[in-house]
Amino acid sequence: MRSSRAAVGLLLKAVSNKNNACYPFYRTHTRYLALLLLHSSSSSSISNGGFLVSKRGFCGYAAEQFSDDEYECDFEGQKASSSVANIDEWKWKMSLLLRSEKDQEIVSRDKRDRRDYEQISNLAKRMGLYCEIYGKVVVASKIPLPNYRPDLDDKRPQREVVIPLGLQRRVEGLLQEHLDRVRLNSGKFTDNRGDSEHLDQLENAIPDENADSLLDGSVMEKVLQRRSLRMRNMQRAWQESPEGKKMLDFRKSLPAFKENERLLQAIAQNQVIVISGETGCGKTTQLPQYILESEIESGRGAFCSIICTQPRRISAMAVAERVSAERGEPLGETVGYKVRLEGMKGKNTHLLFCTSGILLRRLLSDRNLNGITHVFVDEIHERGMNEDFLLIVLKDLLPRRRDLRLVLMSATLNAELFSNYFGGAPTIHIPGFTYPVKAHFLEDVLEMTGYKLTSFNQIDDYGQDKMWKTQKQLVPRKRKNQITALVEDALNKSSFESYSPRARDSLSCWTPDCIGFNLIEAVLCHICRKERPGAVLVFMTGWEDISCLRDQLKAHPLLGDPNRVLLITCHGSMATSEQKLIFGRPPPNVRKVVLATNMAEASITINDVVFVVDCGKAKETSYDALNNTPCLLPSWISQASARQRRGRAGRVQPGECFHLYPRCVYHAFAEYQLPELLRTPLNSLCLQIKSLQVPSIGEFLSAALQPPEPLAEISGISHLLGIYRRYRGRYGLTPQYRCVGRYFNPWYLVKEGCLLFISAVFVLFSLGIL
Ligand SMILES: Nc1ncnc2c1ncn2[C@@H]1O[C@H](COP(=O)(O)OP(=O)(O)OP(=O)(O)O)[C@@H](O)[C@H]1O
Repeated sequence: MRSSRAAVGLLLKAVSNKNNACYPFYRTHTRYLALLLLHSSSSSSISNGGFLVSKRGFCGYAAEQFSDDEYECDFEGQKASSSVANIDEWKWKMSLLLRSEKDQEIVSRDKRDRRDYEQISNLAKRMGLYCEIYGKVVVASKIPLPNYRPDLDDKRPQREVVIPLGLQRRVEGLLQEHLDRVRLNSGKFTDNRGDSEHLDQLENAIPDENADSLLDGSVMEKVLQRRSLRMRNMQRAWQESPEGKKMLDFRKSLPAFKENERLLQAIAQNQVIVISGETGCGKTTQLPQYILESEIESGRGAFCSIICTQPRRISAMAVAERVSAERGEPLGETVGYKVRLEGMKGKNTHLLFCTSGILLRRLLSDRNLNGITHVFVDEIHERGMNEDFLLIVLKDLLPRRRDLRLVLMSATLNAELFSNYFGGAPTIHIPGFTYPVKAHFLEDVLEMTGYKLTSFNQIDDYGQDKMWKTQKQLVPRKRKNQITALVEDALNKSSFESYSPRARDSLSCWTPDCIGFNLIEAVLCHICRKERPGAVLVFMTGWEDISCLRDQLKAHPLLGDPNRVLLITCHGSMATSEQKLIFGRPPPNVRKVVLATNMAEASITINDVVFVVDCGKAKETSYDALNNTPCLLPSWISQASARQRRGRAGRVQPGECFHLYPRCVYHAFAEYQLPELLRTPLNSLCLQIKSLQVPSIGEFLSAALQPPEPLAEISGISHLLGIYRRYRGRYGLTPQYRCVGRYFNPWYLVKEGCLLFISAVFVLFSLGIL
């Protein structure tokens, strides 16, 4: 073997000697000999410069030495002779190819012309081979050859091909499905029953939260892949069922559907995105669902986890219920909800609706939101304390979780403000309404109903128990807040010329400080008598107003008749089961009237509501400087809130909204409500910030969307310090140790002992034992 290799070496050297006199002939035949030796020594398929090298090693050397290019360079003027000279070599190579079991083709990159090719091609045909020329590369093959070989095309254009996201996801989905099938058929899961059953057991036994930590990576991956496959099959089965198709048709009619592709693409490409769209266009129920569906379709369903926050419990529950119905699943399966002390979610829940507070609490314990892929913050315009706090924490989290996607949504948000806060995040607007809503302002309402306002019939009756409250309305306010002054200004400037003298008289008597129970009663009567069927949603400020108005309406001959009107109340302090009554259908020919606070203002759909009555006020937390405490007082709502209220109609059918204040007053409203962070004491927030173990409360708050005044921070901190000192003064202990430490305090023990003794005596006495 060694000797034959040496011989090959020598022969090759000879070939490369250009000074040889009879070079062409000599070279061809010497090479022929070398190839024969080479073949016998390495028993590999033949390769020569430019020809296919199917086995490396010695052949590699041969390939380097046998360059026909070199030959061509030296004899450029003698190409015709080259074709004749090469044909024997080709004959020999082709016969070797035919004999070789492993090799399939010969590739020659020598610069050949057509005549060479024709000769080689004829030779190949005679020998039972196929031959093709690609540019100047000649290929002889045992199998038929295509017209074009990209692997042999040096000039192949390197263009970037942009595939639409939808198509890409579909292809990914199909590929994943194919891979899953192959995997299942290859026996990894099904044939190997032990393995499959083991995975089943694991999947069932381990709760989702602990799965990552309990299973090793590869097993977890398999479990999740199986779950993803199952999710996709279920989703497809639902979408192909008659009910699923019907639901899909409805969903396609929503304005959000037209933007589906654009939204998915934007969310995939940006870490933060701000979305606005009219009320009812499908932000809350559709956008998180689009993500879920597209992830499931591409076989990643079990790997995705979406959280969508809602400002209120009732909306989190109602939206979760609706989305699970749209997916044809029971609540708590893929779609669930979690609110304080209540929840419906399981280990297969991948879309969770929760209150902002719940997400904040999770962030306190899991600062990286491990396992969460998308966070939607809905109704961001409300700017409650929790929402603003959430934004600070999420903004801080984003650089640590590059894969996390954050979507901010609202019908009435200041998109630019939020976009700037997140470093110029893209904003998308979803145009179009689901159904139109006609807005009537006070002047139109007075004209329509013919109701006459006087200074007496506007006084709201709070009953015998709250006589002081009724009387308070008779005393004009000494101090006017900014919005009241603006409202009065707007009223003074308006002339209402196009309205009847009766309506103008009424408007001149209108008292902005009252809610207007009697006016609401008149509007409800008008709706019940003259308008088409449909439920009415009345926005009030708080429980006192709601209960007093309910009592008043119950005493009315029409509105109090249970055979004609079903009166339902809804307030934040009510039990969830009672709150949910607002979604129920009334008996036939009975009109449902819901009296609610602003808790029914955003995100919820009461699907039979056609009319909305808006009193224009809501209770909002503000600061009582005298007592240094937060307090809830009724005040004018913002334009954003008014639009949200109006948007509760027109979701399932066209609607009408009766705003019980003039249009000019609406224009005097603030565009957005002042953020809670700027209008309430920061005591509890400071405490919450401390629990995040941030070094400085001031620094943390300065990162807010609209940071509060430093004075408010100082006041909050000093308030907390005051409480701390009081505890320490009383028990001589720091508050952390107070719970345990008080049992070592003699004064505390004596006091508690006395109290216990007195209570025991009292109980025994009342039982007649003493
Ligand atoms: N419970 C329900 N019953 C019937 N239809 C519903 C229900 N919930 C939602 N819908 C339909 O889905 C549409 C979209 O609702 P969704 O709550 O997603 O809108 P939105 O854009 O988030 O509105 P908003 O800004 O008011 O929260 C509604 O207009 C309505 O047609």
